[in-house]
Amino acid sequence: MTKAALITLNSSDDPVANLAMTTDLIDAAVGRGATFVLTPEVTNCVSTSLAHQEAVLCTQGTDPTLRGLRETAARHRVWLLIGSLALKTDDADGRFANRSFLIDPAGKIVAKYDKIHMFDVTVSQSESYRESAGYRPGDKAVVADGPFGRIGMTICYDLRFPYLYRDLAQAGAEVLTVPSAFSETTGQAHWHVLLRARAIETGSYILAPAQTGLHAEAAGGKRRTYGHSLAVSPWGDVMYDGGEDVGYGIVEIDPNAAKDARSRIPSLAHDRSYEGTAHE
Ligand SMILES: O=C(O)CNC(=O)[C@H](CS)NC(=O)CCC(=O)C(=O)O
Repeated sequence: MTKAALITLNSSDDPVANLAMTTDLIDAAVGRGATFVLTPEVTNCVSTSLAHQEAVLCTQGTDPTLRGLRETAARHRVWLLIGSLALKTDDADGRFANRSFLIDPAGKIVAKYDKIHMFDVTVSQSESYRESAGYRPGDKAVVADGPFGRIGMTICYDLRFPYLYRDLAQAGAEVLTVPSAFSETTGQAHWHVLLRARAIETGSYILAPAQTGLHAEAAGGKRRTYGHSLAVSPWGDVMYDGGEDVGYGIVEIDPNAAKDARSRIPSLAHDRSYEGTAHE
């Protein structure tokens, strides 16, 4: 059994403060026996201002949050999934990357994943998002091996694209990570059911550490996220729901649970080809 800790954050637009808070929560979770710790999407900075992000974000090679969290993983000798960091890139259009990292107990980066699906959505007249204005999308699905089995890496809005999860599971992933900063509105309507569906249809653990609450910004915060960091078993049971508070929760990952679920319902191996509507 691996003890995995899901951390719920209320990141502000100040990366220094966010790193301090995240490190404290990792220390506490490891003190309770966690050997795999997961943080939410944009752990380092939640901001609605491109100018502010331009001023405070760094590249992967110089980012202090990445450096600090790698040191923390190595100090405790634990695995760490940094849900994502907002990072500068050398793209000509100046867009950032929304990048998740898997860090091993030596502090080494063993895998990284750039969020593929951008949240360009008008939820209502008063609430819209244009993620692709600030971030450039990734174009590669990523699986990576940890001591607890193979991990499929995704981020937030990816959750709405079930074939990505199917592809990751069919590539051998038994733990699918969905670090998020889900909107409060859409979270209330869709979060639990989508996460449980992805777990059930892939026979995989879903680990979804989330941002929560009203996010403070120097210029006046207005963004609200849903919270409810969630762990779901491969059979679809909710193992942990972090509610709305900042903190962490620990779940035990059974290395046989995905195989058990898949042998009871082998739908992952029952794809049939048909004409007309297949993706790609
Ligand atoms: O903006 C950043 O700094 C980082 N990116 C995010 O937080 C993104 C874009 S606003 N949020 C989501 O994908 C929420 C998806 C969601 O809420 C849904 O699918 O309903």
